[in-house]
Amino acid sequence: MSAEEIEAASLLSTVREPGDLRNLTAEQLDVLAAEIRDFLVAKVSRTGGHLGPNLGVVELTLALHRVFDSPKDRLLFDTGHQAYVHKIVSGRQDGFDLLRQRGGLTGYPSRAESEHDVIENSHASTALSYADGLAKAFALRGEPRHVVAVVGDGALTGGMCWEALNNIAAAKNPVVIVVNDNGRSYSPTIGGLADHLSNLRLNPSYEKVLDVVKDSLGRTPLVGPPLYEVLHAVKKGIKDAVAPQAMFEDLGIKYVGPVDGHDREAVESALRKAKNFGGPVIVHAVTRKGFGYRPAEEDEADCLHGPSSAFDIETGKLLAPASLKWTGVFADELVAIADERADIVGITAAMAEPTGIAKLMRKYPERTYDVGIAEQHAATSAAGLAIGGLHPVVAVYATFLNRAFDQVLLDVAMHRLPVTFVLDRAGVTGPDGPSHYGIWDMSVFGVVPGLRLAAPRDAQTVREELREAVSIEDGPTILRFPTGAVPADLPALRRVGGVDGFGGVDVLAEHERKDVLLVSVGAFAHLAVDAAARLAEQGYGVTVVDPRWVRPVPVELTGLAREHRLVVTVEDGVRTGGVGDAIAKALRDADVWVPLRDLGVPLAWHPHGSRNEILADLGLTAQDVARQVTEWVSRLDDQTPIAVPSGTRTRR
Ligand SMILES: Cc1ncc(C[n+]2csc(CCOP(=O)(O)OP(=O)(O)O)c2C)c(N)n1
Ligand SMILES: CC(=O)[C@@H](O)[C@H](O)COP(=O)(O)O
Ligand SMILES: [Mg+2]
Repeated sequence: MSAEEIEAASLLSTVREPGDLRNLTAEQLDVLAAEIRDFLVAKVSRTGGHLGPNLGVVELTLALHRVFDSPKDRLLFDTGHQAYVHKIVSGRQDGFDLLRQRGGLTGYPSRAESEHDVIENSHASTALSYADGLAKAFALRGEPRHVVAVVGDGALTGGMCWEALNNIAAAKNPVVIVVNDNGRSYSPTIGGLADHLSNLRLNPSYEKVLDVVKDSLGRTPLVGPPLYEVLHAVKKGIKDAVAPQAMFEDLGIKYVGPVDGHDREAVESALRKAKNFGGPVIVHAVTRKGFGYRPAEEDEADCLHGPSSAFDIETGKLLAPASLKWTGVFADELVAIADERADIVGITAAMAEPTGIAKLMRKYPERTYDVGIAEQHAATSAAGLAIGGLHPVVAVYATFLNRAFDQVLLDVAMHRLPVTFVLDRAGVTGPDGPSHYGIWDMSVFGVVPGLRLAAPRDAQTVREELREAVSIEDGPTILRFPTGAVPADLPALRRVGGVDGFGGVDVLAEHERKDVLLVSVGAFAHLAVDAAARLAEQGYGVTVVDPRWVRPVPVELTGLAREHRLVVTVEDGVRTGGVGDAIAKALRDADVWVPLRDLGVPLAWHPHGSRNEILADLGLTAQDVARQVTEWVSRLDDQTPIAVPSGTRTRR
């Protein structure tokens, strides 16, 4: 049989919707689980994607769809990175060839893809709040529908989960919370809660003992039930001592478990109990991240949490050759600075390896803190560290700092505290889709008084600007750089104040007539220099500058703008409130009446795809920028000059 025929003959190919699962026998479900794992490994090995988390929830997802009736019942997946199995059994198998590729299947739940998807997430710790609201809505509307939220032990370290639990308990609606406890976020989950959960995990035998006692006593009708109650109370005491599920029960939420999350029948039985309970219930399912695929199970770093691209099935190793990444440059320099300065400490929000903080953690474990998926806490805890005389470096993805705006604004900036936030994956990211784009930071944090923001363009400026950032003592700094491989160093021809200039022309030369001041932000410097070269070939005089620090706007830029007919900015962030807007305002404030056009990411929800594809779609390529600039300059040529204050506009 050919590979296609084998695929067609599989059980998996007969499952087109969740209802199909309910007709299968136990044996067939076991075969199906194995087929799903093979399918996941085969598909993700070609596209990249979230592998380990999905391998761990195969049985759990099958059980959920057999016990609950989606879409009438609503299944919510916290973070959403573990929803591939849910996608597979809800009619989307065919989409996996283009998983996370432009125009293909998304990597997270998507309402456009399926009626079985309820929320479009990817940021952690939100599902319980959605579940609380949804259950309240069903109750108010008199709709007898179940709400089930699957949340990882990692996501449970996020504060929103606890705010939600507090409310779910008070509302008493029948919300089923499935804690998918694999003991890991990327690396092992940290914190007091994680320790509690692992106590529960490591002591599963008491549940079995309880069942044996119940069974045998239940057969002696007269003495059985009362004696059972006594024994149950004793047992509960023991259980509370070793396993603080009391924490949940004290809140008013019933606790069921722990149950082996790979024993589908056991999970189904726990879920049925929870479904029939009629109030809020936690089902504690213990799973193994990467289960059933050896390279994932044995991957100490993160159980193949999310290979970024194609990998070898035998070894689990990426096929793409290794390259120097922005993250690596930052990580090395941070360690070098920490070697020199004992006051430097690092903070990660459950992403030590992906943000590079792991390197500091290995060398200086006592000076590095993993706070869990808790970016808000990370910011304010950093404020505390700074008040205590240290200089914290908080390394998070740009998209995740959005939720800590108030903490950065008031707890750090208003106190004028020296905290450096390092934003990895800033700008257009790509395959993870709209919620992972790091395009808001320059707008959102641009309104924080006293905050300085740097956007390095290459490895050398990452090092340089990181050092500048940690030397600032009277307020917070942000250093932001994009995802992927760092480009070749682009040395400046000249530096005026803090502003770097490049190009084939005599950049930053005073009083020389020029057409365009092209202000490039961060990693767009190569693009800008390339665009300027194209424009120079057409006879335009272009000055390319990299302000390096874009907030506040360097004063040198206003002086430079005066020497040009047009200012064009190009940035890897939303145009609204971005660097272009900020420079336009600075020019207005300085009475510099030179027109400014800003290029960047339009304010919209952008689809998933590769970074380069998305940048090309947005016209953020050297060719597009050059074409756009020629159009603008020729329009300037066509226009009758309007009256402007004398001395602020240069004539051709
Ligand atoms: C607010 C936020 N911060 C960080 C992340 C990055 N992130 C994605 S998955 C993950 C670990 C999640 O662990 P867990 O919830 O236990 O799920 P598992 O992968 O173990 O199934 C992290 C930190 C995120 N998605 N959202
Ligand atoms: C679910 C999540 O938030 C992360 O796993 C994210 O997908 C990682 O992105 P990178 O691949 O850019 O590290
Ligand atoms: Mg986990």
